[in-house]
Amino acid sequence: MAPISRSEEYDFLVIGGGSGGLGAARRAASRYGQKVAIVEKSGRLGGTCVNVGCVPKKVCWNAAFIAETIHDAAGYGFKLEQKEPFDWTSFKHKRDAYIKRLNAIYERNLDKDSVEYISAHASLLSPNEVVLKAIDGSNETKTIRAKKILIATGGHPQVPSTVPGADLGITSDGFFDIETLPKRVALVGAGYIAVELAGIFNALGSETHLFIRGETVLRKFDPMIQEVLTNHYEKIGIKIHKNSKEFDKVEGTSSGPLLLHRGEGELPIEVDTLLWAIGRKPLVEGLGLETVGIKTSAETGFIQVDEYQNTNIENIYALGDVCGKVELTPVAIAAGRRLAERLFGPEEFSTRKLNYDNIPSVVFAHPEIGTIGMTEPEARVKYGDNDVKVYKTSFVAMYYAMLENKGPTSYKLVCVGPEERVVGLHILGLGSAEMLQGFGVAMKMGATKEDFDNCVAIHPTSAEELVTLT
Ligand SMILES: Cc1cc2nc3c(=O)[nH]c(=O)nc-3n(C[C@H](O)[C@H](O)[C@H](O)COP(=O)(O)OP(=O)(O)OC[C@H]3O[C@@H](n4cnc5c(N)ncnc54)[C@H](O)[C@@H]3O)c2cc1C
Ligand SMILES: NC(=O)C1=CN([C@@H]2O[C@H](COP(=O)(O)OP(=O)(O)OC[C@H]3O[C@@H](n4cnc5c(N)ncnc54)[C@H](OP(=O)(O)O)[C@@H]3O)[C@@H](O)[C@H]2O)C=CC1
Ligand SMILES: N[C@@H](CCC(=O)N[C@@H](CSSC[C@H](NC(=O)CC[C@H](N)C(=O)O)C(=O)NCC(=O)O)C(=O)NCC(=O)O)C(=O)O
Repeated sequence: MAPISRSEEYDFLVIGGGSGGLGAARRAASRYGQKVAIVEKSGRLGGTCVNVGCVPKKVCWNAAFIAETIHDAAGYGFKLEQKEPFDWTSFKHKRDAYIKRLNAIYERNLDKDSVEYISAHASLLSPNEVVLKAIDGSNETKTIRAKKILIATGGHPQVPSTVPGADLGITSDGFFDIETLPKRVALVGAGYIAVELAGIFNALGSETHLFIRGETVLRKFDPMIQEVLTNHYEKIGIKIHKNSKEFDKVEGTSSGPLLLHRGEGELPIEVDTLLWAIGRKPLVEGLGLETVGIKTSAETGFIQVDEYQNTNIENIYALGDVCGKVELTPVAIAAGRRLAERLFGPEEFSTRKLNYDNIPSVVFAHPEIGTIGMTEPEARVKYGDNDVKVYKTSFVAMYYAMLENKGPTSYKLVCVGPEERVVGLHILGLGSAEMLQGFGVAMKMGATKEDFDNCVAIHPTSAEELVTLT
């Protein structure tokens, strides 16, 4: 790691050492021999996904899954006695150590691919110049030049500015700093993060309150997913406060307890931790976008790009969460790799770009949710009721055969036209996360209901229900 850059000029300078930036930088250097540098301001590589996102979240989801399995074990005749409560503190430290190992692996990967890692804050000075400011406290600055520049600076979680005391709460970033499992926790939001973290807290034993603005969680998902998950979360003990208005104020200290004041006629609720999960904003402060005139959306602040990840300024590109199109790690990586191929690859790659249609996505809820393509209402609007045929099923997965408390499993296929092309697939149930990828391939290939049915079922699995729907 160089404290500030080794050279004055690069072929490709990437701002942001997260999923998208790493994907683009490594491909440009390792496949096409470009002189590449990546600038990261946080002092650790991997970005949101590795440090405060997918990776530590999935480790927590695994812990929650094990807690549920231990609970279910009695149904299968195991007499497990938990002598001590779940040790969040040592789990957290072990998880942190894993992330540190990944940070180091990513540094070595850059080295192997001959990408220079610059640990600094970057801001644009002109279409080909970037000012680097060291983050080691020295205040050293240096201006470097690059033929092409990629902005992959990601995003950050929002905290409402209109609620007095909102700063006493944390966000998903703060979730990963929690040293002891809170006894009582409140989450505000109804999207991926609220649903995932509420499920983790609840499974590990916290009294969990979820404040949502509507009647259901995941309102952008198919109605089947919204209804089944909301009902199930209530059934497993998550206290969902529906149609919630903004809190009047939050009182207390950041170490808790906190009082959530909810307006006239409603008693305040006391919790130990409050977590905002109400969406993310682009990380563009201090990036110099105005200096070079890069266009952003007036409403959201996301950087505007065309389908090739071009900004309005020649030779400056942007991708990943800072563009806000589909905020997922594999999307940022895929866009980054394709951009590197287009810019530096052979002539036949000159039109390479990421196709944003039919991107599969999973919510690591309890149980998991997988979704790809259109929801049923979206398909009905686009194709008309007469052209849409929906196949769905709800059943008790065999895992629950020996258990008194059965979890839900619900699947839906949305098909269109006489050939019944599958344009939407929505699944909720154990194993959905691992099931979705293969079905995603089929949908990308334009599979029809008949293609699904032509594939012989694998028995006994939950997935077989998707190829035997009537
Ligand atoms: C709690 C949580 C869970 C998630 N779980 C999943 C999941 O399970 N699956 C999934 O696909 N996605 C998940 N995501 C989303 C995923 O993490 C992001 O979509 C992905 O990390 C975006 O990659 P990126 O490269 O655009 O940005 P980031 O990964 O955020 O990287 C941007 C980097 O740029 C750096 N940077 C910013 N400004 C500057 C500057 N001026 N100079 C230098 N460096 C700068 C930042 O420090 C950061 O390291 C999750 C997100 C969160 C918050
Ligand atoms: N498994 C995965 O792949 C994961 C992916 N991610 C990515 O990160 C992104 C950000 O996650 P997240 O922060 O959950 O954002 P989301 O956009 O998924 O959800 C935020 C939700 O919060 C609610 N909301 C918005 N403003 C307010 C408000 N002022 N008060 C109360 N509720 C509000 C909205 O729901 P409503 O309109 O119903 O009120 C909104 O849908 C996701 O969109 C996803 O792309 C994150 C985690 C996991
Ligand atoms: N998918 C498997 C493997 C997990 C995995 O990829 N582990 C990563 C952990 S961080 S996960 C961080 C995330 N990686 C990925 O999303 C995996 C990328 C997939 N293998 C691919 O090549 O597209 C990312 O942001 N990547 C950007 C980049 O590398 O360019 C790892 O150990 N990596 C060590 C190594 O790479 O040597 C799983 O979920 O168990």
